[in-house]
Amino acid sequence: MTLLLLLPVLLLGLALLAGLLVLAKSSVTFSRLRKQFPAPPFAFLIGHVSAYWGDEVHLFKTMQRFRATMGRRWLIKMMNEHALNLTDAEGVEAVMTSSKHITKGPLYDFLLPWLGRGLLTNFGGSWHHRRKLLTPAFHFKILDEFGPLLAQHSEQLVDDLRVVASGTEPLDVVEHVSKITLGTICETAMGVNLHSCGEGDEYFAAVRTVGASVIYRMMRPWTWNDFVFGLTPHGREVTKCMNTLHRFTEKVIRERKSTQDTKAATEPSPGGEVKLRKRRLAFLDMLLAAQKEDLTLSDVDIRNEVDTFMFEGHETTAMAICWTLFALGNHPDIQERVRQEVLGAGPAWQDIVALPYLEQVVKESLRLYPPVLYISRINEQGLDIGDKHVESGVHLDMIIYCLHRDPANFPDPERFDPERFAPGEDRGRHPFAYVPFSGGLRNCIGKRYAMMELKLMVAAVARAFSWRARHSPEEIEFKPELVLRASQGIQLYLTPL
Ligand code: HEM
Repeated sequence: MTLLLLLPVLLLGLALLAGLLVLAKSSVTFSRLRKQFPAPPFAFLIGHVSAYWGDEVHLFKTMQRFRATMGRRWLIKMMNEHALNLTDAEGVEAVMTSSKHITKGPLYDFLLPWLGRGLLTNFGGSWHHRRKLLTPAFHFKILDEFGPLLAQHSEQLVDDLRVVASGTEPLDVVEHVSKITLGTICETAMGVNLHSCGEGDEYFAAVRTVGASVIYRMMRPWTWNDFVFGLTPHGREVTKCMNTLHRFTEKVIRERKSTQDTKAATEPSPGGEVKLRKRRLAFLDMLLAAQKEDLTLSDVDIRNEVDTFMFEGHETTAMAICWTLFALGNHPDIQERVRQEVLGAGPAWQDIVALPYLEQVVKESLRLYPPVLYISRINEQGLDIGDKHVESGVHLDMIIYCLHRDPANFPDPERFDPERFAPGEDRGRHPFAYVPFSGGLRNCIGKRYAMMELKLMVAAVARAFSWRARHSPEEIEFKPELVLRASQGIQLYLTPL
């Protein structure tokens, strides 16, 4: 009996001892790493957990403080996990140009219950295969077909804003823009009308909750285990949201299946690859067609890809549009120049997409406010950066936000200046100094789609409104979730023209 009582205590003691040994060993490794790279002050065993602990705004400020005090590269220790934070172009280049470091960091694992092994979180041969399959879905000929739809949605955005805009009351535009970009990705890549799928509002709320939970968990090691997190009230809420997200995408897939006949568009080829007979297929049609040829592509695989592209395809572009409107709302002269360029352009969507100054403005906005502010890789085989060697096991975290504000490549980096992207102005700039869409093998598959959408949306707003931002850049509190947000939202005083 006494033994029975003692056993759980003994097991718990052993587990604690094992945990402490792991942490102690990790501290020794970390001391070795610190001979190569600096690290901000940290607590024994737990490392920087206590420095980051707080909300997202605190996390962001801590990251900025580390950049200001540590230089361009510094080490972080979260319990027994070690990461090298890179904010310099040479370091980022070393990671992005490597074909060995393409597996995403452990933070992405929090997304697995939602996105599974969709393209964003996939790795190895499966990723290669999927990327090859999906790349043609964003071929420029497909994008040509999307152009009129995107232009139509940009007019929809203007109509929606007209209903709620008043030059005297500030309006947070984030939700309005996000609804439009969700609608565009549904209609273009998925071939489905958002309204026919209902639940759009629930989908938004769920994406926000799940997005915020990733950062929440990152800062709280006791939530890292999925099972343990799932037992907490917050974890249960996140699971509920993920079910909502899956319900929505399953509905999108059902809807599309019911309205198309993929068989007619495909023919088997000797290599087993899907060849498209009549025309190139958009994203979801291509997946459904591929499923007929490749029995290893399961319904869950398709849902994972749809979840990935629905999320990546609408949140990032929505914030990019909002941040561009924010920047223009703080620079009336630049806003007016964009408006004049847009008003002088031809009527076709291609005319807008080709506008040079609009492109400079969008690029500069993506520099100062990169929607994806941070990306991470697993360092499985060791990495040389110049004369330094980063041993395997140390994660490689690239902070795009800081990289884009490096004065070595962007003098007076806080200043919004579209001239930085005027022809010839990038001469001498490091090729990896500016990577809003990442770079190398795992760059953004939707880059061209995103740029088209961004330009068309900003141009439509510039044609219909003049606006100023409620907050100055100095007043903004950055709030990193899965995308870069502001805790105040993006509030604009919009005056119809
Ligand atoms: C302004 C808008 C966008 C920005 C700033 C952006 C940025 C990025 C970045 C930085 C990555 C690399 C992520 C990482 O390494 O973890 C990425 C990957 C990805 N993006 Fe985008 N993106 C945008 C729009 C889009 C759109 C419109 C789509 C889909 C239509 C899309 C789909 C993806 C996918 C699927 C990946 C993963 C690619 C892979 O790992 O092979 N993105 N994006």
